[in-house]
Amino acid sequence: MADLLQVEGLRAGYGEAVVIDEVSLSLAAGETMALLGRNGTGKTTLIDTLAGATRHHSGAITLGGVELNKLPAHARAAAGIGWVPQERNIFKSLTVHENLTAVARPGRWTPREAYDMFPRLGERRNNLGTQLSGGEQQMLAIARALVLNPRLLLLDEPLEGLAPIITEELLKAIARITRGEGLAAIIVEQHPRAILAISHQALVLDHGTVVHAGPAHELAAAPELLERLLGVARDPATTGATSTTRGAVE
Ligand SMILES: Nc1ncnc2c1ncn2[C@@H]1O[C@H](COP(=O)(O)OP(=O)(O)OP(=O)(O)O)[C@@H](O)[C@H]1O
Repeated sequence: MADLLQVEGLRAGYGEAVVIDEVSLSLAAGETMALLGRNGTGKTTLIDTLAGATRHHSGAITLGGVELNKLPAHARAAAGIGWVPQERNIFKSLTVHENLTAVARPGRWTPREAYDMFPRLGERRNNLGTQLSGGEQQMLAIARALVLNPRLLLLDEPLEGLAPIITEELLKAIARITRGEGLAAIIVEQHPRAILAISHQALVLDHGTVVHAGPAHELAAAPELLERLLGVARDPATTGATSTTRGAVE
């Protein structure tokens, strides 16, 4: 099967500055990739580059055979990129339901399906974005990407700053959307264990280049390598979450 996403020799950044340097990767339909690295190594820049929000210098990005390099962000969304940036782009002055109906496109994911995935959003459907907790805003940001019916979901630190109980709930939903529903995804996380547990592939960046690429389960089972690459052999913040989502992997 041809890969859904192919990235070859990608160089990108901000203005003249090159942050992502010669990055290549590929992802099949239904696969999840954990995109890891220490602070400031280029993870967000790579995600934003796939979404069309940085300066593309050279290299190729192809999604389902369509070249994305020259397309602006809105055209990439139409081509199948569902982008959930770190800052959770939601319309705070609209209700939850309006946020979803404003962007929904025909397909498997409707606002109703999104409420099934995130029951809290269904309960809050008439609340404004400003009235949502951080976790609910993150759920809405993911739901907004889902109702676009993308072929590839890009999640940038979806668990950042959330309470442990919400982290658990979100992780389970993300595992259902990716492993369960077979939606291809690239997920950036600072605390990698929980994300490695639901991913097929792991890609580690340092100074904007790929320093490790391989099966997620192999990296998860190699604490010394994890420590060397990320400094996180022990990751107590997500230990509980890992145990509850492990079932999704096996
Ligand atoms: N808008 C910008 N303009 C110029 N340089 C930027 C911009 N955003 C990020 N950078 C630089 O690009 C490099 C990579 O940053 P990036 O945010 O992609 O890393 P990251 O791995 O996602 O970091 P973190 O884990 O802290 O979110 C850093 O050196 C950063 O200073």
